[in-house]
Amino acid sequence: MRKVKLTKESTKDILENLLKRSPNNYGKYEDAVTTILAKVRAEGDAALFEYTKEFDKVDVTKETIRVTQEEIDEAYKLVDPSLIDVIRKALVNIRSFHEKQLQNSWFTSTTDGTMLGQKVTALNRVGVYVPGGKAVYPSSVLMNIVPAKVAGVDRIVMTTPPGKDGKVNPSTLVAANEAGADEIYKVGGAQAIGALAYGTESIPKVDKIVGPGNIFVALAKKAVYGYVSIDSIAGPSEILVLADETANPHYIAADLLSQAEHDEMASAILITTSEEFADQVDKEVIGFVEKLSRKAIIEKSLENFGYILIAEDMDEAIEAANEIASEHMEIVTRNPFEDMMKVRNAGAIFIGQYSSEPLGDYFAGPNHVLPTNGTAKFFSALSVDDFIKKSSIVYYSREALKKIHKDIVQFATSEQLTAHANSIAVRFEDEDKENE
Ligand SMILES: NC(=O)c1ccc[n+]([C@@H]2O[C@H](COP(=O)([O-])OP(=O)(O)OC[C@H]3O[C@@H](n4cnc5c(N)ncnc54)[C@H](O)[C@@H]3O)[C@@H](O)[C@H]2O)c1
Ligand SMILES: N[C@H](CO)Cc1c[nH]c[nH+]1
Ligand SMILES: [Zn+2]
Repeated sequence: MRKVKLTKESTKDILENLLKRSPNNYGKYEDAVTTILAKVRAEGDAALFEYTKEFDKVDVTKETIRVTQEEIDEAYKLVDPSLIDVIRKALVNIRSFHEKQLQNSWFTSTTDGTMLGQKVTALNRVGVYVPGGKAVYPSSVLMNIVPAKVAGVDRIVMTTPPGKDGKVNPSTLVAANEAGADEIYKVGGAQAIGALAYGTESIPKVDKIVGPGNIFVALAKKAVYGYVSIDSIAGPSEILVLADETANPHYIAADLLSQAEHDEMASAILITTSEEFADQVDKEVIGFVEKLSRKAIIEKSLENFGYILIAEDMDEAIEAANEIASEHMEIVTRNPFEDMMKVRNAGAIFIGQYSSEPLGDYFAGPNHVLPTNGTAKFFSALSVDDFIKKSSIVYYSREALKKIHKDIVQFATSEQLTAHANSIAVRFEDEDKENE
């Protein structure tokens, strides 16, 4: 990991380097994605079968593209029962966290002859993309489906690439079934996003597509945005640890590597006020890397996007952390709750030495689909809010409208929108004429 003294200049350089990881810098794949989307739109299922053969080396047909109940039953036999128990325990936590996010419709009182309100309605059909290229993510299945389910979405359509044997990974299927997916299709990549956005003979068009994926998935989501809604463009994972000399360097090193192992483009950053602590963490990182199975990926991500930053004091450290706006932030300092109150930008904040980031990835309850690439400055975690929409409700009695109708007529006339003015005026034209 690169050890750097924190200054305004070094923070700027680091931010520039981190931005190289943004899906916005992968224009070179845009043409390929545009071609895939256009073909899926024009040819439907036939294009899905062709691309699945080309990219996933699997033959799917009209008969096999949808996961059957038998395949789900078979998956339950293949997954370790104790893992099924863990998935169920995680589900309880994730569900109860998201239930607290539910919003109610509201309506004002009607004493003055008016009633205003906001009606909350769940989305009708949602598409959940579950990545399955290089690794499998049953935890992401739970994180994407549970908030949709809690919101009350009618139909949850999941897609995921098939493995080399033409089947969906069994633990992904178990997680999907436990969380409440209504239907599951064996298709991945940009072609899956096209199918969910436009609909094909087999796959229904949805209103919104959520879920992380590789660069082809990210660019396809970006391209269909507006035609359907999307959650966000999730980039490679990030962790930023804010720690002082009271933290345990062995633990902090382990936490940094937990996200570095996701991707060669993942970032792992330590900001600390103690140079001695920084060296201890660096040493621990080197010790750990040798023993971890994804050593090659970790080494690459640390080489490119791994930093140990030395700050003068905690305020300077927090200021830099706010600039970086990391997806995950751990605060392991003398006064972590006090420091947390000064943090403005982070997707999720983990406090104290026993709240290591993977606790949030799998189990605690908050969603692990989080804003990356500095977008925590304006985006939030995936939540129930992503699966609802709000309709405004307006009711005025005749008396209530009569009291203010002239104001509206004047306002509309000032915009030279006489049809608007007329639609109000016609309701009172006889009285208004009499009163002239
Ligand atoms: N932010 C989160 O919550 C979160 C959670 C889990 C995973 N992720 C990320 O999601 C990503 C998953 O990527 P993945 O590749 O493992 O799975 P994926 O399912 O996103 O991608 C696999 C698909 O990509 C398509 N593809 C592969 N090569 C292609 C090519 N040359 N041209 C066109 N299409 C091609 C194939 O159709 C294949 O089905 C990783 O970056 C991982 O870090 C993020
Ligand atoms: N940390 C990832 C999001 O950045 C989510 C994940 C899934 N499985 C393990 N981790
Ligand atoms: Zn993770």
